[in-house]
Amino acid sequence: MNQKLIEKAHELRSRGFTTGEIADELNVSKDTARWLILQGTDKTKEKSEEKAPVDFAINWKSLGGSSTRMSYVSAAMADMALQHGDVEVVVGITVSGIPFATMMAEFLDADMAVFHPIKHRKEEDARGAVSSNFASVEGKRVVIVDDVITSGGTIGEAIKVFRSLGAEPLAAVVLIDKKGLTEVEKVPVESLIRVSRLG
Ligand SMILES: O=P(O)(O)OC[C@H]1O[C@H](OP(=O)(O)OP(=O)(O)O)[C@H](O)[C@@H]1O
Repeated sequence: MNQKLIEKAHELRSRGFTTGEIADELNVSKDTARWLILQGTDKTKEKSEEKAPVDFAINWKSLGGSSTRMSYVSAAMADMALQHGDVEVVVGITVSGIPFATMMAEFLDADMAVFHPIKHRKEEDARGAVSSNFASVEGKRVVIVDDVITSGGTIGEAIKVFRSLGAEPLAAVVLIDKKGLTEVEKVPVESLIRVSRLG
């Protein structure tokens, strides 16, 4: 598995991806992306002496490739969101949070919004932004939805932007929380799968 990830990281690097972009693409931490790049491919056989960081590569394609499975899982995520009160807007974080948010909004009879985090924006002085093609969040009780938490940075950024817009983030709901968080910026985090380190 590591070898496949190493090859993929090298392929992305050769296509000009930065370490941060490789980390995002493979759903691993930046430290892991850096480590993968330091490893030789099968062809070069080089190996870095550095030990692999503790991390988990997440692949949820068996779910993402099927709207039926996505719908079942989104229903479960909507049920978790319900514990935190009456949701007015479900906000999906681009890209992978959007299909979950779309289906959850239907289950919750709520509006749907889309958040572009700062790392997806081009201008250097840009900040995270809510897409104007979907519902607005001003003054609304919102639930934030994403596929994976790696560091929690993206969810934290979204919470700050929504609060600055006068929204009330009730909870963040994700498929997999690799950090084992219970809250970010005092907003409860719900995940279908929470990864916790032993020891
Ligand atoms: O907890 P964090 O360290 O902030 O990382 C998690 C974020 O990284 C991934 O986004 P990515 O930019 O790869 O977009 P994607 O949804 O297109 O995969 C993922 O979908 C989360 O939004």
